[in-house]
Amino acid sequence: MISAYTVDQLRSAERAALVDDRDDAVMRRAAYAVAAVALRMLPRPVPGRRVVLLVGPGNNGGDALYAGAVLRRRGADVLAVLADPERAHAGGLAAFQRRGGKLIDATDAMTAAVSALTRADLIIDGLLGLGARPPLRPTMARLVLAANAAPAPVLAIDLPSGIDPDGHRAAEPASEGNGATPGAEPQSGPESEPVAVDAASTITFGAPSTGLLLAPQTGRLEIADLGLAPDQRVLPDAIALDDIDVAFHRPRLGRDSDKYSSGVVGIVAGSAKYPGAALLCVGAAVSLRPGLVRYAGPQAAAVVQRWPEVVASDDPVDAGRVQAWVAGPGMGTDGPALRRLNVVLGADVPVLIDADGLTMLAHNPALLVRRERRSHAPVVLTPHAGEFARLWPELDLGDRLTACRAAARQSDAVVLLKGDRTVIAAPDGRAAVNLTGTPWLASAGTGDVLAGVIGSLLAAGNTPGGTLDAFTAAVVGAHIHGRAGQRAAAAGKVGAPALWEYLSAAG
Ligand SMILES: NC(=O)C1=CN([C@@H]2O[C@H](COP(=O)(O)OP(=O)(O)OC[C@H]3O[C@@H](n4cnc5c(N)ncnc54)[C@H](O)[C@@H]3O)[C@@H](O)[C@H]2O)[C@@H](O)CC1
Ligand SMILES: [K+]
Repeated sequence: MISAYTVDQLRSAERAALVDDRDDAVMRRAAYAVAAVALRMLPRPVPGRRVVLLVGPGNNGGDALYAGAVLRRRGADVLAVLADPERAHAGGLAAFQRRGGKLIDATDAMTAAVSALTRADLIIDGLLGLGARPPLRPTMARLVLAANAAPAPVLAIDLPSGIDPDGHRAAEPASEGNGATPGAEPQSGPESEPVAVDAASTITFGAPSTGLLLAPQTGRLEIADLGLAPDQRVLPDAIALDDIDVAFHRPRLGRDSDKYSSGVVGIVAGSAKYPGAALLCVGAAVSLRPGLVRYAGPQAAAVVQRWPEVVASDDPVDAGRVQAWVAGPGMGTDGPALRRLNVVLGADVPVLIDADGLTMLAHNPALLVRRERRSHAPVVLTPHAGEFARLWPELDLGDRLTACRAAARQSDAVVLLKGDRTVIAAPDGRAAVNLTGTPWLASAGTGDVLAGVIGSLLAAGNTPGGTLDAFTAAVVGAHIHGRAGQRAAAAGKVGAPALWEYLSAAG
């Protein structure tokens, strides 16, 4: 599990480590870690390879300069581009120059800097770290545009310059694709997006800041443990799971398993207009291998034809016992749909509401309030941005994690906000960022699959031996779904049903 912290939390942990940091000892250790990753990224042989350092005014630039000195010792041809020469880190600069590193002042030699970036084998981004206050000022923004347009991969130190370390504001990756010319004055004005380094890898120290998890610009995340992480009494701002955590959380069959010990999930999905949603959601639930899937809705015949093992009825009232409900995908919003939703919300088991179910909740906020009076079992809401805005119009989606947290608190539900980086928040303040996924998943029906996956996990968590709470079920489900999407995309598959076969193995 990766624990991410706010800048304030990281700064206070670092303060303790830096009290007695004579001779930049901590910074030198950080620089060695940077150089080790850089050496892995450079083509062989290393001597003569061109490395360009982008050096900002703070300690992040210091890290880059010390790392540059190490790379010089390995024979690389290293050039430091200083974005703010008067404020470049003195100790780092001296060490770098002692090793024969070359310097360019970007404030008066931008053309030379851009041309060096274009010819580089590796670019190291030491413009800004934890002290970043985006958006970037013009000199840095120009360098970032040029670095992103260059063929070389970028290794970002601590974070990709241009992102908000706390993740409160999003930055678009800057590239030629957004109409900007490398080296030219970045456009300003309301339409221009804040620019940020688009890193192939980011190496951070101790623990990442939350913004690093949220930003797609981070690329591959490396964490060097320099003894700088906050201690275990400090609650992380957000977490992210990896494949090993998720494998650990996956429900397992025991020798004495029966259907109720493996989880029985009920699904209300699909309608005459959207029959496919029923199949997609049920198929996903079945793929997670719960004890039993019950279907309750107008597509009962089609569902049983495809999965004879599913027990189907027309209405949740007649469905029999379940340990969690999913309601919403393609179920419609008419009178019968509203009645089915009401039945599900009245059940004293965990309930996941998605899609049309969320639309009905937005129109009838009293439904959730009534649910609170009828059951203490958790509710999971899985909106995309449009549904989120209809449910909580007052919350600012420019700051997705904060908005998601506020929504979870207000509605006393686990809220999973879908997106390029899906975020999940619990009413008690826990939050997670999902790091799996692919643009392949931005297609019709994949949300129905996600609902079925999380529904199965909720049911497993509600068994006598179940250990998955609703928040963890949502985080694990998002991870499995994203990983399945990556595998389906890599296999060249098309369409949401392709996810089924990858769900049982994913993550
Ligand atoms: N504190 C520690 O324990 C360690 C810190 N290290 C490095 O030190 C970094 C933090 O150093 P600093 O506190 O000096 O912070 P930065 O290196 O992020 O520099 C902050 C300075 O950049 C300027 N700046 C901020 N936003 C800007 C913008 N949008 N455009 C242009 N200029 C801007 C401001 O003048 C600010 O003072 C970490 O990210 C990490 O890379 C490492 O050396 C490891 C040890
Ligand atoms: K950086």
